[in-house]
Amino acid sequence: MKILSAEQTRAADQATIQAANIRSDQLMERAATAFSEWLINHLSQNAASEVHLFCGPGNNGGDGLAVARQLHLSGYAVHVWLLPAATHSPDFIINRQRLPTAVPCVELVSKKFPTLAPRSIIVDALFGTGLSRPLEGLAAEVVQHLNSSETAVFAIDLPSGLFADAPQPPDSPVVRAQHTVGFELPKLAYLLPQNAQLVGTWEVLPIGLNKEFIHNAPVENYFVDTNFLVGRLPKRPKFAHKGTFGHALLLAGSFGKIGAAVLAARACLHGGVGLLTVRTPAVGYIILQTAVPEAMALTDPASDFITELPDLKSYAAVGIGPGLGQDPATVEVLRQLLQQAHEASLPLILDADALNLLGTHRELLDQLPPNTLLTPHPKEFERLTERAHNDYHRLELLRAFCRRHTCYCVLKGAYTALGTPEGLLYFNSTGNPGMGTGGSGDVLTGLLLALRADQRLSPLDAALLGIFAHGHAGDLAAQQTGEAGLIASDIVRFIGPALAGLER
Ligand SMILES: NC(=O)C1=CN([C@@H]2O[C@H](COP(=O)(O)OP(=O)(O)OC[C@H]3O[C@@H](n4cnc5c(N)ncnc54)[C@H](OP(=O)(O)O)[C@@H]3O)[C@@H](O)[C@H]2O)[C@@H](O)CC1
Ligand SMILES: [K+]
Repeated sequence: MKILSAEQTRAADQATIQAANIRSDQLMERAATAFSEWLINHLSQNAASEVHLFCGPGNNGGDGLAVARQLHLSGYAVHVWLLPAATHSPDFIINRQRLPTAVPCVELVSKKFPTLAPRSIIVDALFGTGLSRPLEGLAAEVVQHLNSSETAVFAIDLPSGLFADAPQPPDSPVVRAQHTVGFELPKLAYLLPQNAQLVGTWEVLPIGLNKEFIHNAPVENYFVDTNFLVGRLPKRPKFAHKGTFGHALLLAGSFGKIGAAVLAARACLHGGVGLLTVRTPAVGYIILQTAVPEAMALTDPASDFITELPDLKSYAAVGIGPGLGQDPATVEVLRQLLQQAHEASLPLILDADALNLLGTHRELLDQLPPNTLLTPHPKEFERLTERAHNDYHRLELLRAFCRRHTCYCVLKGAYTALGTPEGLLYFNSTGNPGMGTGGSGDVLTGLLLALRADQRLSPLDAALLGIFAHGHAGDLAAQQTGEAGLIASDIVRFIGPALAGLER
């Protein structure tokens, strides 16, 4: 799915009205109906005494008024609270007039806000995508009042006070919603850790926005769900042999961290690689041969760290990093790898200590072969770039980094973001908090290595599929283990089913 800017969302609104030959209040009615149906379904599972709708002066408030009417007609006890304003949008006015007189509708007055019973619920329809500045004055007081009540808040489109696609000044008032219901497409604001406590859980409901407009809208951000990946993972051909899926080389492990090599190797094999050779220091030989008999072991002459780069000519892709350690000899291995992979146009994946080594030897960044895939978590990313002021700034750093180094970079987190050499960002939709566990990143590296070795996949598709399947495998595993009980080996076990679900 594309992620539109606030401005593009307004344009999509207009395009829909024109193409479908409907009035804007009819589109608002669609949005309100979608929200009301969702809320009624929610209320049927959670008895609430009454619904308080807080409505602002624009179309977000108009949505709220239409929802109030619909809930009233469905037999719910509703109260409408209006934020006073000098002007109102035309569709607000239409829906104000349509509100049945039986619905109590009162203008908010400073310091005389309603008492909200914990068992009632609040619908936040103060401001949506039209927010033009941080809230202050009465609007800010109302937000504080809502946030200090113990009543659950359901936001229409955005928690009021939150910009759809830009950061807030610190401490500006924003509604803290339990759940946010948007329309058609997700907003960038939903996906950032700094907004998690404000947006709550979220979903988007279809309202028939014009498909052609969305198709043609130029965007920089995408949300990757199952539909987005349809057709990207080809079925394995009947007459395939292990050469078809590539021979991968994994450089991983050091004394005390051979487990990282084992996890990455298992993930690579379950990811469908044809052949896998693993380079570990000598100390890893027996562990690897025992734990992962499917992989070939090519041990380093040194006992505890990798000190020599093997000959690269048989490999389709190389991954380096899990449990690698940061020995000076290993830096040289990385340096040679970058150089030789560049000359041979060999796909590379860099993770964990390989990234930390890049961070301490930044001159190596300029030697990254084009289309190299890096998989840092935010701290590792900071070592490669600079400290971000906020999540939006971090995303801009990611865009700039990928453009500058012509690379793909996976910024790991709740909605893992993949940056591309073109400066586009793809946000992943799968995964769960249980995956924040040791070895989870090693599994991702192994899986991505398998997909990069598969000659049929573009670098972009390999990365998108790998990130999605990793999260999905974690979700499948968590159904059995629970989130707390999830360990990295559980993710490995479900890579196969996760990939099978994506096959064309
Ligand atoms: N596009 C879609 O797909 C669909 C959109 N729909 C709905 O429309 C919503 C967007 O509506 P919208 O554009 O009217 O903006 P909205 O958020 O109601 O606020 C604008 C008003 O607030 C005011 N205002 C702004 N900032 C302020 C501040 N800090 N403090 C005080 N006032 C402030 C601003 O006035 P001004 O900035 O001119 O002073 C103006 O009066 C969207 O979120 C969704 O719910 C659906 O109905 C149909 C499908
Ligand atoms: K809102």
